[in-house]
Amino acid sequence: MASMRFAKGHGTENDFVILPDPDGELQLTEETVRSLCDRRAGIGGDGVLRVVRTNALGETLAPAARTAERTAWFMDYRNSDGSVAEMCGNGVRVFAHYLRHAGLVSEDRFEVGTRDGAKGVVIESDGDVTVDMGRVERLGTSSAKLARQVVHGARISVGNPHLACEVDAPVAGIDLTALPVLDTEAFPQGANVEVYSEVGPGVLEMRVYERGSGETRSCGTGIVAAAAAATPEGEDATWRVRVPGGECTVHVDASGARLSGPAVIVAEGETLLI
Ligand SMILES: N[C@@H](CCC[C@H](N)C(=O)O)C(=O)O
Repeated sequence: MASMRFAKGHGTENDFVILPDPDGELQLTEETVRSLCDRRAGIGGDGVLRVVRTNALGETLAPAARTAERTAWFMDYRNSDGSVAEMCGNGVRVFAHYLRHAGLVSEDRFEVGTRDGAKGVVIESDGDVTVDMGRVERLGTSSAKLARQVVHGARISVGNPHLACEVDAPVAGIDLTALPVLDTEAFPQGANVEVYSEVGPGVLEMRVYERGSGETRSCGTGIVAAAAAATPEGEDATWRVRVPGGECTVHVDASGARLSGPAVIVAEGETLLI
């Protein structure tokens, strides 16, 4: 059996198995991702971040990722079910922190390649990581059937698809145990579903059911989608968004959104699951 170095990290408890593969030698299958993310038989995680030099990528970058060509490092993100997603907001923040932690980058400001293009990151003096998420597209409205209720909200693209739904009850009471049923015409590739409520001036509470990972304790792109949905179109706003795993801050304006919050590495070791 082969083995490989790994690290484990999280951003507001959205947790990832990090696989350093600078030369792009690893053939990462869906099955391997599922094994690594398994919380009982594996390392456990909401997803995998493969750390690969952009110029070592074997795959052709999708058109949306073209601006990633100028970056040194590419975040190859996978959901815990093995599926590929365009973007992961907490993942980028943890990825940036890992690059610094591993000595692969020495600057405080740099760009990370993703399938949604290059994302500018800043390592703040207090250790938090801010990512410029780029454009946030508002695409109208839709609804989702949850385990016990139907919720209505805003279709938002943050590179990946979201349905951000304001609810008028505490989000802690919403049943997110079942896969949300979506309008497949509105969301042909599926979507992440957020429920949020405004609990004070500039403060949201949010929970999320992630495409490909189920309910997670935080989702960076979901936090941005909820903040954008809560911001009247054409206005600027800064939101603190509380999730089960902690709190992030989002600034939304005409140019897009910036997401800030903690990023932590909790373990490093060698896995035999590769
Ligand atoms: N947890 C991530 C989002 C990961 C991708 C998502 N599940 C999808 O399939 O679009 C985040 O922090 O943004």
